[in-house]
Amino acid sequence: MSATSSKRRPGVRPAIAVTVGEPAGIGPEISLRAAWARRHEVNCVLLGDAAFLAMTANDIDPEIKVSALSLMAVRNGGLPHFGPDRISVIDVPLDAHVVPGKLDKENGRAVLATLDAAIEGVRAGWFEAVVTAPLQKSTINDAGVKFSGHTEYFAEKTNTPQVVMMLAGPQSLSGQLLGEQLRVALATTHLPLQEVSAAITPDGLARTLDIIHADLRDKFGIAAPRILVCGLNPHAGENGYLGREEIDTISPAIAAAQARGIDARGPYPADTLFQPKYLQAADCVLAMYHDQGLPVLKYATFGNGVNITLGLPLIRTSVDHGTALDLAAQGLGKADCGSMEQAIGAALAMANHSLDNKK
Ligand SMILES: NC(=O)C1=CN([C@@H]2O[C@H](COP(=O)(O)OP(=O)(O)OC[C@H]3O[C@@H](n4cnc5c(N)ncnc54)[C@H](O)[C@@H]3O)[C@@H](O)[C@H]2O)C=CC1
Ligand SMILES: NCC(=O)COP(=O)(O)O
Repeated sequence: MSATSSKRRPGVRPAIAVTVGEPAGIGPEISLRAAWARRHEVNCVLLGDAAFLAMTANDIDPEIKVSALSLMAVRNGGLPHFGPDRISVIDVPLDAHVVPGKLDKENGRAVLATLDAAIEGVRAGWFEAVVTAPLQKSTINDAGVKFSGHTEYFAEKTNTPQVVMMLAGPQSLSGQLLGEQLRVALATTHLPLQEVSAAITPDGLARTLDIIHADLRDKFGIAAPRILVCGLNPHAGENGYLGREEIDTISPAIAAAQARGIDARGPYPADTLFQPKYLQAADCVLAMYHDQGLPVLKYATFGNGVNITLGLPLIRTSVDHGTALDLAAQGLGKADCGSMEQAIGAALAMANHSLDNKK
């Protein structure tokens, strides 16, 4: 599978799959709003329940027109390319009526089916990238499918042994946007904290650094990415007095990456690394676990951040937030769709870089 296996036809907008996520959350609304906002530059094809999305679109703004496509028809005849006066929806029917803000495990498998259809569509060349709206991980598990996140699911479904979760967004200081991107990648993803140390291995870290280096170069156009690596322990282990992972695992992995020509440095104490003077000299910070890196990123960029899965044979981006059931329960018009718009923009930019690399 190639990240951009489809060739662009002149005058035809690039097509990107947007899975609408947990139906009781804000995913359907932000998918429709963001697809409509960016419709002149990109053909966002939504994957979800067509009747539900048509009704939601009409409630948001009767100007938003939705055209339902059957998955079978697209399989047989390819993806039709309409103009920007409507949003195409590939129908993946839900199993239960949606009550905003109220989770229903009956719909868990239909949510997963949208991810499968998106992956199928990239393989078939219908889409250049996939953007995922947030789903409720617990509901998929309640539906009987072991599931820890899109990141791990896309890795498994594309037979990719290792991927890297990276979130990115514009840096801000005291509410003012600074222009530079803050990128935070994670050495481990959705793991209970007590399993984190054992999951950080020299080989795993080596592959993580290789993936970050290759994807920042090939999909972001950064010729020689500079990666700063956090330690795991307070004060990066304080010379072994506060933990040995830095000495035994992280430092050797960084040294080996440097020997392969990768500009990786560290390990640095995570509590001091996230200062402008260090971040200015970095294209990406590698944090050791979810809650070491993401609170900083979200504090700095919430509402404008993008979640990107590196290392996949396809382009997948997502929002920097969850299903916001509290907002969905209050009705339409409460959620900010800025992150969804950014996720679509990032997917398009990555697809453009991948195409440029092939020329
Ligand atoms: N990519 C994905 O599919 C993700 C899914 N999740 C799922 O979301 C569920 C809920 O997670 P929470 O920790 O409650 O985080 P959350 O992001 O859903 O909500 C946290 C707070 O942020 C607010 N918020 C979130 N998105 C917003 C938006 N677009 N505009 C305005 N306010 C917004 C919510 O109202 C809430 O007050 C989790 O159970 C998890 O499974 C979480 C993160 C990513
Ligand atoms: N906190 C980020 C997150 O949970 C993203 O999960 P996913 O993109 O792997 O579903």
